[in-house]
Amino acid sequence: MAAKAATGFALNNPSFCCSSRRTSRNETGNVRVFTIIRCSASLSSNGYTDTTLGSKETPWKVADARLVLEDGSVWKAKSFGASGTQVGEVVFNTSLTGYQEILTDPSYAGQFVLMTNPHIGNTGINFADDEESLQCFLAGLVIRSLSISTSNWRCTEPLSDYLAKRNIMGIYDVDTRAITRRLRQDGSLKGVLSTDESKTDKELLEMSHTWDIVGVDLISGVSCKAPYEWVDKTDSEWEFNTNGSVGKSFHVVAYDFGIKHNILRRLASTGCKITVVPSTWPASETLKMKPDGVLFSNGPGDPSAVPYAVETVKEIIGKIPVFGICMGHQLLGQALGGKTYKMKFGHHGGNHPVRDLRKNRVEISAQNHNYAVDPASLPEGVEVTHINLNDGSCAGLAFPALNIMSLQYHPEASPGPHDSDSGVGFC
Ligand SMILES: NC(=O)CC[C@H](N)C(=O)O
Repeated sequence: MAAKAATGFALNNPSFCCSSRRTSRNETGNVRVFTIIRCSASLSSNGYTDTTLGSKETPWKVADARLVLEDGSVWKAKSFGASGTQVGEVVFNTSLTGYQEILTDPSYAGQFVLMTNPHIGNTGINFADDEESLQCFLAGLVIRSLSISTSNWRCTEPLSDYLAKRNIMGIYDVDTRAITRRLRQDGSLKGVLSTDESKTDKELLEMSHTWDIVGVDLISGVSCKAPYEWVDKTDSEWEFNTNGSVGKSFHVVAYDFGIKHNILRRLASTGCKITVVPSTWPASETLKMKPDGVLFSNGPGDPSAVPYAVETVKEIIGKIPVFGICMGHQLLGQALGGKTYKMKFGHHGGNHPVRDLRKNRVEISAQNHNYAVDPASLPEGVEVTHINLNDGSCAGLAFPALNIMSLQYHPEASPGPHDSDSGVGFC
């Protein structure tokens, strides 16, 4: 969470919760007073009933959802959020905090995000402060344990209510560790999540086999439809970079392939004037605006499935300084003549070590990608500036002759550590 404080353990939001004071006597006979704070909305959404609140409902929710993976495994689970049947690709995310930013990262379109952190939902949702886009585009959320209470001073609603309103399916009580091990061993897997008891496991399995995410243009479903100006900066309460603005106000045109708001906030905080344009915005129109720089944003799916975006990048590079993040980095790699490939299970989390080869410095970074640029495919003159220290894959590129730089990971880090905020143009 670059723009905000960690929201892990804070005070309760009184508008959503009820509390009761209890007394008890400990072993030494002293009277203790303690307060039980429970969020009733969260309780009902979870299927739990707290008898202290006076209800007589069945206390435990039984499995009412299934995740069927393409390898034929069936994972019984309990549903929260929306119900229905949804197909997607399962990816695991190792972030400890920031599930709301992950839910609203458009790059997760078509994917089920499985959180390896077992305890999710305890801080609820901080609408709209922590939103990374206007919508949730992911296919669904898979977690081990859904917090039975929501406790945070910034909370506006419980996670389950938020997902239900946005028609996003969630499942909990899933052995997320076992699925993660399977994904690490066998590579990414497609799957179907369903609360529909009329569908057999075999039918769901067939659905997972007939659906594909490779070769599909997912950018067009998440990009804005018309250009707009962005002015919001990082809230002064959360600003951590005291270097402030760079003095001159640069005009940046940002291609929205699924852009996260914190990229725009961090740019605005340095004093940039920003025009966000749709993914199909013609390069000629961008060049007419005479910007100081062009940003190619993050975005979902296969970079090989969007040749029109690669063409736009090709028309702009060499004429204006450019910077790419994640999908933008992959499109730049292709525009320079390189190739992208699908990784075994990708990188998703807030704890990926990256080496900046030019500064010989290690950054702990936020990442979310399933594809990477093959450095061997790049033409002479293109420099690999960063590598991922977990697997040695390409994490950054530069082509100084054409004023190009790009990162495979997320320097805006929302959620995530701030190590990469400076040094790549965000200071
Ligand atoms: N965050 C992103 O831009 C993701 C890039 C691309 N969709 C991938 O999965 O590799």
